[in-house]
Amino acid sequence: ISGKPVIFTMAGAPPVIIWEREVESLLHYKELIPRLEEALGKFSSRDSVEVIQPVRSTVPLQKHNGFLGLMPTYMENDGVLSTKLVCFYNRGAGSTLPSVSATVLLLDPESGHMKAVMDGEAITSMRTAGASEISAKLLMRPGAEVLAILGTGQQALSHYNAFTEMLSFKEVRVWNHRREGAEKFCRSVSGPVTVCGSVEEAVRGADVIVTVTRSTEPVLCGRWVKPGAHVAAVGACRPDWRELDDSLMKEAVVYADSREGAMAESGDVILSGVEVFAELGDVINGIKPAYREKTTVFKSLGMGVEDAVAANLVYEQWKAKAYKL
Ligand SMILES: NC(=O)C1=CN([C@@H]2O[C@H](COP(=O)(O)OP(=O)(O)OC[C@H]3O[C@@H](n4cnc5c(N)ncnc54)[C@H](O)[C@@H]3O)[C@@H](O)[C@H]2O)C=CC1
Ligand SMILES: O=C(O)C1=NCCCC1
Repeated sequence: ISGKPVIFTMAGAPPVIIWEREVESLLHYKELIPRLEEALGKFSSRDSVEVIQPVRSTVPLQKHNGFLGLMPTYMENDGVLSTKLVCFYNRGAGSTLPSVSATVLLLDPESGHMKAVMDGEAITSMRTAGASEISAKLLMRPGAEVLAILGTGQQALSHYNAFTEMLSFKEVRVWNHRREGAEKFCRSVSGPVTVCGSVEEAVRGADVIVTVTRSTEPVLCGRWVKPGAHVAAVGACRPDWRELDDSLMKEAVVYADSREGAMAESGDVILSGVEVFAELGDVINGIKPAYREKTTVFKSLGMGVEDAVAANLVYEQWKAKAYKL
């Protein structure tokens, strides 16, 4: 027993604290994505012993142009109980503060004891990109070659990493509303990326488009999008924020991570008046078809269950590493 950190799993013991660098070193898309896929399926089964995850409660931080989101999740069969606290902001151009700041708490469901406190930024970046990668894998046309990323912040980087590691594209294009942001992004990644001067230039002929901006107005117009393309729409997570225009929303078959989440929080869904055709989990469960040949939009709002499985994976990896020492 000597040398094994049994103490960390005992009720009453202090929680382990796992900060950003360590989370990044413990989480890998190859392990994370299959867990996310399984979790999305369980969420969409609406079976309360699999997942209980209410729509995020949101508290406005009006003075700071932001919101605090509370994202509790319980997975009874898996013995996973967690909550994420996430602050997200619509920052002005001059701000150097991050747009998203988050912490994940992992609890023992039997005792309520807090097992771990983790940095939530790396978890948020990677689980969001992982969910988008799943959407692309399920909904893009076979043989997709061109990826376009709109926005060049944190989510752009995690999406670039997940998409280039797990899928194969011949060309990656990026656009940012400030060109220097796109140029900096290109210098920070290892593979070839083309900087585009306009959204239209970036998305013309693209097979997969990822929108990861802080815009509150549409940046992507349906008339520029190739029929049959897949769009992973990640920004605009408030009922009055947009990234996609009405023509794209009306043309596309719309999928979401959570139907209730999309109807409560997505300006692109609410203001365009379109129906969510299916959740990603419905496709994973074989309940709804994946219309690969049609133009598809995956509207991502982010779900607590994604944080729960990612945090649980980090904790498992952390324990495995600690036991080996
Ligand atoms: N669906 C989900 O699960 C999640 C969604 N998000 C959302 O994704 C978006 C991106 O998040 P991060 O990459 O962390 O933010 P970030 O601040 O790191 O990057 C935002 C990017 O948008 C650009 N941008 C800012 N204002 C813009 C405007 N008016 N028009 C076009 N581009 C603009 C910035 O230059 C930057 O390239 C945010 O809206 C955030 O709330 C973030 C985390 C999870
Ligand atoms: O799921 C999340 O985490 C977030 N979703 C939308 C806004 C930023 C954080």
